Amino acid sequence: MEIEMEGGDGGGGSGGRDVGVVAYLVWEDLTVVVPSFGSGATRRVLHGLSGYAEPGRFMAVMGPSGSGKSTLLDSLAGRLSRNVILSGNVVLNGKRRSLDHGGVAYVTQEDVLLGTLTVKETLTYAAQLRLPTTMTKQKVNSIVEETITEMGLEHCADQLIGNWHLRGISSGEKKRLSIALEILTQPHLLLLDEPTSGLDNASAFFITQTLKNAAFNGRTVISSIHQPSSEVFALLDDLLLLSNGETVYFGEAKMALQFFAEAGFPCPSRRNPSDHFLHCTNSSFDTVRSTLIRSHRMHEPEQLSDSLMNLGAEEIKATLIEKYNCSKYATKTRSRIREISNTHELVTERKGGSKARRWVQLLTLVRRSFVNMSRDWGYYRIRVLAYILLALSVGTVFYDIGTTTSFTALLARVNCGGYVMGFLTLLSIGGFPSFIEEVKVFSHERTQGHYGNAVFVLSNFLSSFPFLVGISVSSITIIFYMGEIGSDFSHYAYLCLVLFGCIAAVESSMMLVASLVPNYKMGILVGCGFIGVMMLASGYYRKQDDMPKPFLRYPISYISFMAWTFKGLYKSLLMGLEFDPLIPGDPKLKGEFFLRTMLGISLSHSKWWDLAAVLAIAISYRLLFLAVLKLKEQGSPLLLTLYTKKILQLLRNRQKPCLSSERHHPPYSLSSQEGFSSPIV
Ligand SMILES: Nc1ncnc2c1ncn2[C@@H]1O[C@H](COP(=O)(O)OP(=O)(O)OP(=O)(O)O)[C@@H](O)[C@H]1O
Repeated sequence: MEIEMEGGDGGGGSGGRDVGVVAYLVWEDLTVVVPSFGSGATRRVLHGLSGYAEPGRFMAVMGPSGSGKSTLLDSLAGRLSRNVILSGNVVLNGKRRSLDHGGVAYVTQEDVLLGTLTVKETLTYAAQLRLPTTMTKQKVNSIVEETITEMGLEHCADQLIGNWHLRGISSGEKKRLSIALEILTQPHLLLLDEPTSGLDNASAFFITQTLKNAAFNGRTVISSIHQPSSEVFALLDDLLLLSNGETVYFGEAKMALQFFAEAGFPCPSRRNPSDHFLHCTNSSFDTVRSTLIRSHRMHEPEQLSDSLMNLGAEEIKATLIEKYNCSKYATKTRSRIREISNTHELVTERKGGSKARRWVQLLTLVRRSFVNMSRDWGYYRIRVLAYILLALSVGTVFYDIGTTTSFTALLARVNCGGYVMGFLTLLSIGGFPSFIEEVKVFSHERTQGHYGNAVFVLSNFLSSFPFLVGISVSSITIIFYMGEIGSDFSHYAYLCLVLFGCIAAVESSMMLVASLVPNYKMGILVGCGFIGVMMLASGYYRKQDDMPKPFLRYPISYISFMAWTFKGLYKSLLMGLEFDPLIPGDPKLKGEFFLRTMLGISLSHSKWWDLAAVLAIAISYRLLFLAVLKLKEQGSPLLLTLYTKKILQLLRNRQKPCLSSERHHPPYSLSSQEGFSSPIV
């Protein structure tokens, strides 16, 4: 439903040009607590913040480092980490709601982008993933072009973004691209966490100007900004100034100077206002006070107030908070919050989610992932090269093993099989960092509501398919012909398929690990540990029947893709062959006999069943990966409920003041002074 924007001045409305769906956002009594299970104290990060944001206005959240800017934005966007408890209300267009999963466009501090794509490709894929499928190709392209122009990215549109080994666009351009990705679908509410940090003044000014334009076009824009220059400060419409999670000032940015002067801390006229505000609100350092005094003495000694001369840094902050709470600015804020909450019972269109059909999303993701893989020198091209070089080395070492029938040729076949199964499979762990990158991009896009878990899992498998086929076929072809280990096609096809299945299973398990671990270093460790256990249970190092029964034999040897690969591979390499005996004169050694007695492989089923088991395990791991993604998403509200109950119980037992609960995170609540009550879930 389309809603006409209201006019009005000051905090009241839009000066924008576009008329469409708008966002009136109100937050009331927002409190965030970091509970402690140990001896440390429970910490409040946000102290009952209230405020509002309106269409057509650009609000900056400022404050010293650690004052709670990111926490406030995360609370508004429904993205708080799970170890904290949130209370209070977030009301969008008169309706209390959680804004997570597609409800809001949120530009995070970190730019989550695929470094192998160009700026234009990144935006085009994002547009295809999110814009309605019914939109024509020309329309999609024109939206992409407009967004590129709006964000001033024309000059680098065809440049690669860049990654660890590839110098790409600058950090300012990356930030602009991250913003461009969010404004592509014309969101009515845009949140940004420090979009200007780490940028030079000119880039910061450009980005702020762009955000100001975005607000002017009718959007509601809230952004945390660390220390803006005077020019950037002049662009702000509204300002929320925080100190240690408390509101020092909320209102029109241009009135902030007046408030500070009225409170007894006037800003010298030649000073950057944001520097002055940050010095006054930084309670951590007493040197702040002396800095302020020095600055006053230098510029405007007549304005040196008694408050500044006599108060410590902590007292300056406390005075400001007290003065703000009793000021006309706070009264105006409270009445405007009431007004917006009561009068804007508006329908909100969830702009953040995708309007593209699933099959279009699937095709787009497969294409994007394939392009990413094929261009990624680090993890894919080098991997192909490594597979070919290793296959050539194996072929050289085991050259012509198939042409002789000596006992040593039998042992050479066994070793060759072990090498193919172990090292060629393990090599696919090299792709792990890129799996982590993909999962990271997916998690980011998922929280924006771009596409579903199943679409991602399927697209990831489909896009890696040609690559996996390529490396298995090329490796086996080289080894097969150099070693002359067979002459019929079905034997060759079998070896290709079993290596493909085994590598696919490793990749599936790596994706599973990537979804469970917080970073890639831990992922490599867990991944290597997992593959190590799979190899141990394969039966290559010790016969399966002789392995310790609990764990390695049951159940690991059954879910180990290596164990099934081992059986299938050796059946294929040895069955139907005869070798010279170890002691001359003894009967010929049959491959089947060696398989049964020396390798402990049962011949009760054919090698094709072993292959089927490897492929089934590879698919099962993918399904498990999907289940983990779904569980993480859907199980977390339940876990959070239990978590909150436990924490509230703990805090109640400790008899510490200040927690009562109405709802939990997202619907948790803590409130003021009277002690605790159970969460209403
Ligand atoms: N999930 C969490 N667990 C523990 N502490 C947290 C958590 N989230 C925030 N905090 C704490 O809350 C305080 C405010 O953090 P926040 O990141 O919101 O500050 P900030 O104003 O954005 O800082 P900066 O400008 O340096 O990014 C910090 O002391 C931080 O350690």
